[in-house]
Amino acid sequence: RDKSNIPLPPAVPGKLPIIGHTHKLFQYMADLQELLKYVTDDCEKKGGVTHFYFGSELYYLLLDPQDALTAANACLTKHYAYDLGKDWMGDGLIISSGDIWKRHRKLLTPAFTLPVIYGFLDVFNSQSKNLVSSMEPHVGKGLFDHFSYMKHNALETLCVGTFGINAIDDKEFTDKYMASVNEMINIGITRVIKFWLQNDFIYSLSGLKKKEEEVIETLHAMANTVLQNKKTAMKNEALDGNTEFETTGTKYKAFLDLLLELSKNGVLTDKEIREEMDTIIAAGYETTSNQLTYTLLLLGAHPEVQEKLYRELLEVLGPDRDVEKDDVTKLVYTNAVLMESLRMFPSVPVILRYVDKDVRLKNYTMRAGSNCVIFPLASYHDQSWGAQTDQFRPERWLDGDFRNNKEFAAFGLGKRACIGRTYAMVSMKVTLAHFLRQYRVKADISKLKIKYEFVLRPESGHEISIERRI
Ligand code: HEM
Repeated sequence: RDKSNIPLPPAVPGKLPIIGHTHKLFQYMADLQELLKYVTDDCEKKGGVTHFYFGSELYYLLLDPQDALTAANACLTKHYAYDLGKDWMGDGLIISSGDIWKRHRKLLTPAFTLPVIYGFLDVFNSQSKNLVSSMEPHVGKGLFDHFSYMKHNALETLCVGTFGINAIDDKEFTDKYMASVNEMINIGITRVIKFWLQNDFIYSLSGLKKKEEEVIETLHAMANTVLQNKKTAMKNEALDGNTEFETTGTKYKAFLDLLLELSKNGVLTDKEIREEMDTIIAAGYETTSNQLTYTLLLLGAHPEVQEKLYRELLEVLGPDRDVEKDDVTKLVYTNAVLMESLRMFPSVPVILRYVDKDVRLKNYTMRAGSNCVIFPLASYHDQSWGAQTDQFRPERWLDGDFRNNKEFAAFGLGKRACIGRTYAMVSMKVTLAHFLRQYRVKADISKLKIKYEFVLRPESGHEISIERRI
């Protein structure tokens, strides 16, 4: 237990000796919304910063937007829970801290800029059209689970965009990869809940460790094979004097091509490239597909918003044209709908950081050696973010009724904010543009149940029905 006498902010109620607030976590485990309501209501009443103990470990809960931003910039070291993904993603951006993170972030940033993402537009357009036609059998047939379609499609899009390979023709590839990612997430969750398994020795004795090794082998084998194929292809391309890749009939530079360019002078090793590929896929596919799942649910439950969005799509794109570079910034209402969906159901609902030095907030100082929690979901629960924050109203992003600023945490905050934000926003806009010009969506969001599995996953009640528009 830390011996610091720096005063603490108010405590979350319910602390017990030795276990601290751990029992509260277990009490609410099955109902994330209830847990969030419990802690955020309390934190809001107490001025936006509280503390709690997980066992003997001190945590600061930061609902106050300015304090959350201060903490996100001051605490760049990830919480130890991220280490559970280390055997899989190594020193990839999500997991790494310190100088490695700094160096990789600087190297990778150019691969995520708007001009690079615009290069993926053909992939986004063709993938969105695939998604639309894959759902065709459900037209007029009542409720169905669109989540699994979204996930497949987002993973395939990332495979094409990241690896530069046409994974669409190799369904086995995506199925196997997705099953392995799911296994990894389940193993990680089991290790968080059964905290004794975080001890490496105990873990090595458990059957789970063996399972993890098998799954990781699958994940790494795929990335390694792709990497080797790509290197060979790149050599041949260079011999031909061609620096762009022809994959799905469209010309663009995949993330992997850009990473390999960095490896030319030994800036990144093959292992580091593979770790970043695994990271980009893991960080990118469930986040965007979950967000689209929630967005369609929200639109299905709010026909007036859906009609307004449809009108914008027709105005900017007409009935069936692909989204082009100049269209992206014109889709203003589409952007507001996505931001509003991110505000209400952020795919990444919790951000955890380690506090490696004393950090001064507005009214408190966080103690070195503690941890802090930032809640992207705060802008849904906390009324200080604007009027009627529990309601889906994209207009709040357009009429200045919202603290629409750098404190909005759905893509993280400060220096370690999401590097894939532009990729995510452009790809989701393109998907909505194709989907909603083709189909009218209906849904009843009141039955939605969500669960926290590092990302915010729909558990039940997320089905939609679709009708053809044209
Ligand atoms: C709706 C979609 C997305 C959401 C809501 C989202 C959210 C976030 C958040 C909240 C963080 C910060 C996590 C933390 O500080 O602990 C983050 C980091 C990250 N995201 Fe995203 N993300 C999305 C899509 C993507 C995509 C599409 C990619 C890649 C193509 C991506 C790649 C990353 C990476 C690599 C990091 C780590 C950045 C670093 O630590 O330097 N994300 N994301």
